[in-house]
Amino acid sequence: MQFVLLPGDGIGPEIVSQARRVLEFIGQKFGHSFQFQECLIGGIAIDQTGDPLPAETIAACRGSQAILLGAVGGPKWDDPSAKTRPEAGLLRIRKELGLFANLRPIAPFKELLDASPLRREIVEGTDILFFRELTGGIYFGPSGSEDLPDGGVRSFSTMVYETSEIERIFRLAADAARLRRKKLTMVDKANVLEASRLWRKVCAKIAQEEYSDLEYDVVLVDAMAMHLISRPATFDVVVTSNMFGDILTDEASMLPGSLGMLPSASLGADGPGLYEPIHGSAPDLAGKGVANPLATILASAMMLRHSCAMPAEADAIEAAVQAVLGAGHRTADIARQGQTAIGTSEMTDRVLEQLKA
Ligand SMILES: NC(=O)c1ccc[n+]([C@@H]2O[C@H](COP(=O)([O-])OP(=O)(O)OC[C@H]3O[C@@H](n4cnc5c(N)ncnc54)[C@H](O)[C@@H]3O)[C@@H](O)[C@H]2O)c1
Ligand SMILES: CC(C)[C@H](C(=O)O)[C@@H](O)C(=O)O
Ligand SMILES: [Mg+2]
Repeated sequence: MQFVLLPGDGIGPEIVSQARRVLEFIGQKFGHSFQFQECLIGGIAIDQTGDPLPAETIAACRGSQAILLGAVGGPKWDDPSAKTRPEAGLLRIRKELGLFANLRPIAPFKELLDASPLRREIVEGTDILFFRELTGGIYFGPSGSEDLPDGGVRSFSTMVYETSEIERIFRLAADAARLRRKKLTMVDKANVLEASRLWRKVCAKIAQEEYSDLEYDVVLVDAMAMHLISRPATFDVVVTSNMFGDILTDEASMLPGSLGMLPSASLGADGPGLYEPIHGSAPDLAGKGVANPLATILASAMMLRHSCAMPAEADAIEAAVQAVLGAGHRTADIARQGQTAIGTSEMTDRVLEQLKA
């Protein structure tokens, strides 16, 4: 079974190499032959080839079982007048592989409730599955800039959605809700945005005609930002557009206490899935050996579950992470007063020890 690894930039290589150690161990333990091919994406790809998503990378991804990505981007490539950016490589791989559904589970381990800045009784029992639309919306609509006669500039990015793009992500989310606690929340900004009004119309129709067994409700995104940290345990499946999902899930990382805890899966109708932590390249931590590798390790578990039909292997990784947290091991981002922080590779050592036990 062939996996493509896309370490990328910043802490990307540090965390992907740790997830690889876990995958290699799982392969041995369960008798699978896992092969890994590392390819370029992001800033490092710009530096080496001039392109944030070289043709060889996309070809290798297409031929793989699944893809594990670290992160792209960093201050080195932040010049606003540069021809391209690392992030363009990530957007292109999502689009070219048709990965329209980004699943972001927010289910803080009970062993980690002390790491959240929120009160324990607020976080306790939270188990949300976000479905973020990933290949449309304001990220991909018409955009541009033009010089104005007054010497200024006009720039625009446009939120565009078509019925079919909304239908497919909504049905996936609704199917998932049916297998969970049968609650589905759609988040939009229909009081202002025309594209959100289309979401509201399309989703209401499908909910009514095809999913009347679900408890369905709609929440405006600004209010959702508040509900998410005041009553997170009341949500089950949440479905929303590209940018709202991006922002709300970074906010939701304060439920487990750190971005370093949240994995994600990007899936299309067919072909390989792409798995990654939801966080970025954390330039402030890069090269220090202190980044939390657990989001990426948990993303590998999602990869085994969703792209390889290996639920036992995925369960084993998740149980090992849970046991490690239960034993009180913490990287700096999730360490609280009185807890000693361990580094990136030490955290992985602890996970491997659990898997071996
Ligand atoms: N999927 C991706 O590749 C992706 C996602 C988000 C941001 N980015 C890019 O990353 C760069 C940095 O962006 P940013 O600083 O806004 O977001 P970021 O997610 O990299 O970091 C935000 C904060 O979270 C912390 N953090 C992130 N991951 C962590 C981990 N594993 N362990 C401990 N702490 C962690 C960072 O130290 C920082 O304080 C930008 O270029 C951005 O475009 C890439
Ligand atoms: C880096 C950026 C393009 C990306 C996004 O906005 O989708 C990131 O924030 C994410 O959440 O994966
Ligand atoms: Mg993001």
